[in-house]
Amino acid sequence: MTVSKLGPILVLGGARSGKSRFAERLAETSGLKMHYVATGRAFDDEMRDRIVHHKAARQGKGWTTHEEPLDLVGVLARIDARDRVILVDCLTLWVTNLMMEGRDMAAAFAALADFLPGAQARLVFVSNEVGLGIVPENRMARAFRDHAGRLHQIVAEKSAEVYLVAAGLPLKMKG
Ligand SMILES: Nc1nc2c(ncn2[C@@H]2O[C@H](COP(=O)(O)OP(=O)(O)OP(=O)(O)O)[C@@H](O)[C@H]2O)c(=O)[nH]1
Repeated sequence: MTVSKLGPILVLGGARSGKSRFAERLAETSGLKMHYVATGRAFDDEMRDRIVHHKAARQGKGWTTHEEPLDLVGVLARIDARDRVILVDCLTLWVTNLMMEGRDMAAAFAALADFLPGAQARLVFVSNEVGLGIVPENRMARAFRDHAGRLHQIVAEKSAEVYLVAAGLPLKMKG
């Protein structure tokens, strides 16, 4: 398990699959300065508790945290540097936030796709694989599933390595 010099790494998995831990280990073994971009927002007490827990788990390990729910490309461009690994956790919450704000999804995805090939930092993206169940009953959930699937294809195509994590075990799908 190494952080590739050739391009981004995409880590997909279900809820509590161990995907974030796997991605953190990739960053922690890279030898690069570690930056964490959190797209999550504390919209309720449960999420607030999770964020506190995640912050505590990163404490003292050399991480610099950036919280950015919407302007992902903006924050990536600001902190991009050769000696850094940037872990983005996670793309699906970014999709949720963009949808909630009524943003142009195709434009946001295109901006990220344009940014990736020229990035200087090692980029590691974490995202939830949400497309495996039955078709969701409500329209919003169907739209979310479709946006997430499209974004995963875009990022996977530009990535050097892609993993699917289940039960804490990574399955390498690309690279
Ligand atoms: N705002 C903010 N969010 C954070 C921070 N650290 C982690 N998060 C969010 O916490 C989310 C992950 O939390 P969980 O839901 O517990 O993890 P999970 O991805 O379901 O579980 P795993 O598959 O085990 O990784 C990520 O999407 C992050 O955006 C932080 O410092 N600030």
